[in-house]
Amino acid sequence: MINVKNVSKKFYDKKLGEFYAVKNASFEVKKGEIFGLLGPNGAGKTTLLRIISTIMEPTNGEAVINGFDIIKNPEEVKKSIGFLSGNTKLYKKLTPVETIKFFGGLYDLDKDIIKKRTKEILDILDMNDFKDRIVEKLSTGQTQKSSIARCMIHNPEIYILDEPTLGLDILTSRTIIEFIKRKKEEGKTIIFSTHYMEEAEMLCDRIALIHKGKIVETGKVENLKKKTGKDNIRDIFLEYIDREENIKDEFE
Ligand SMILES: Nc1ncnc2c1ncn2[C@@H]1O[C@H](COP(=O)(O)OP(=O)(O)OP(=O)(O)O)[C@@H](O)[C@H]1O
Repeated sequence: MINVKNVSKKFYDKKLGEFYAVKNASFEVKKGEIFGLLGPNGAGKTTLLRIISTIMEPTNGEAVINGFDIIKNPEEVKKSIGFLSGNTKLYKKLTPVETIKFFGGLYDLDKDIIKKRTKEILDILDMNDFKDRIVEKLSTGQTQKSSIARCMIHNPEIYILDEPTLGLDILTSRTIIEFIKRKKEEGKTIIFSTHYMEEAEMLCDRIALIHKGKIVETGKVENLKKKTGKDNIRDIFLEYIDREENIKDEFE
């Protein structure tokens, strides 16, 4: 369903010169799985999610999403995914309902389907209280729900969500977490990035730990607990980061 092979992305920075934001990342996500990408600030999560969403081209490597190659068939990939980007901008003067319908039009959906799905989306994301208020007057959580709503209208097979619950209160987070679980029940595939370790542990079938652009481990949280002897994901995470830093020290 998602197959990422040796993907790298090189950027240029005035101070650092050329550097890899993502280095040889490989992983698979099966249909119906929730896959979490965990890593500290600047680890490369957003870059990796942008590459598999075809927003950005990799420097090297390949990825196949829902059977479509990100380089050869980006349009088909785009139709297969709902991508929530960290810096999604909505039209300030539209209401959530108008926003959802507008994107439905972009996907060339039939009017009746747009109407039916809009109602479903407003219910799933608990948006009915503010559905007719213009976006510029919405709170952070309401805006985030509207951004998620926007990427659901074409009923994609795959959801790629960059920090979907970042900075949200527990009620709004809960709605979004319930939405992710519900999509899994419908057989959809979800990959999302987060800083919230407990959230990842609760939701994900498998996780990937990413540090300084490299995926340092992938697996079920249960298996990583056994492998490291740690009983929570926070300690597992720190264990892998420490290991990586030590390996580096040996070579420096
Ligand atoms: N367009 C760009 N040009 C140059 N450097 C970039 C660009 N985009 C990201 N970077 C750098 O690449 C690295 C990885 O960034 P990225 O946004 O992918 O990390 P992240 O894991 O999503 O971080 P966070 O959790 O803070 O959002 C960082 O060092 C960042 O400064």
